[in-house]
Amino acid sequence: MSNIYLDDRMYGKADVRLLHVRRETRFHHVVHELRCRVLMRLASEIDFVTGDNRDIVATDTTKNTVFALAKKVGVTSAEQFALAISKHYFDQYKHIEAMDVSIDETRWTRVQTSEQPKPHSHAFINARECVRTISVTQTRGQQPVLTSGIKELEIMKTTQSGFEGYIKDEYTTLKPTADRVFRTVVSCQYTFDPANVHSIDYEAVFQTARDAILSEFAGPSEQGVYSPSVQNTIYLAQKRIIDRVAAVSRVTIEMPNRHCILVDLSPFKLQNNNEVFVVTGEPAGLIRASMSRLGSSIKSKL
Ligand SMILES: O=c1[nH]c(=O)c2[nH]c(=O)[nH]c2[nH]1
Repeated sequence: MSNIYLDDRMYGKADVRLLHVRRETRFHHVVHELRCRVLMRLASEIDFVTGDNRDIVATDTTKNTVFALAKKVGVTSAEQFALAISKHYFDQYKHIEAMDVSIDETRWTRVQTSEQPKPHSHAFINARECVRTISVTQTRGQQPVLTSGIKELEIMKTTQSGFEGYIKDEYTTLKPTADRVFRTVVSCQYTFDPANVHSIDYEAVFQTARDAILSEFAGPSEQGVYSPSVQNTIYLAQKRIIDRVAAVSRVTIEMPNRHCILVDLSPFKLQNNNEVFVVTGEPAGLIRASMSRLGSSIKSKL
């Protein structure tokens, strides 16, 4: 009897970069730029354990399959495409047990200028604000679990944030403040109720999630809204997404706290009235929470 076992094994192709152009008319096009990762788990583990490759779908074939499927099924959204990839593998190969498809989407918006305010039909500009993320995990015979989201959304506010009332022990040097810079790079993933993953306006849900995060972070445009902690801001953003999108069962948000630390200018006989900061990349606070709708059965991957 062996005292070891494989409790996770998947393989496939990562970083398959695809640009899909849907030519609706001669000049009017719709684009999706996707970075795809397609992983599968085979029923047998002989590939790992004995080096027998007879069950392996080559990762090179997987790369080709992604491009061929883009042609065959089209790309109306990254979500639809990820679901189609997962379905294809289950249909094609009976010995595939589970699929894990994830896609990062580079968002392109149509060029608009003051001279040409109408969105351009085929010229685009990278909407660098954030990257959209899409993930489909599926076990044979079960509904796909579809999680979409946002990453690399970098935001900052220069007041209406503080942090006070925390534990002070022998190692605490942090000074409480009711007015600090709050700077972060948001990741947010929302998982759809598996019962209806196919009948959703994914773009509208993305916009709702984006707006919820930005609204809770920023507050009204004049006086903003006070954040007593990153923790509380995360909670309020999650709650807003769950309240507004009935199809979403679970929301995970992660916000690193990219500290901007007030510089001590007193050696130079200068007073720093919350004007000059040193920007620190590392270390950063890291605050993360997942919120589920009551009754939802979706479990964390962790
Ligand atoms: O919003 C915050 N939450 C914390 O848990 C924390 N810890 C810390 O040092 N600064 C902050 N800020």
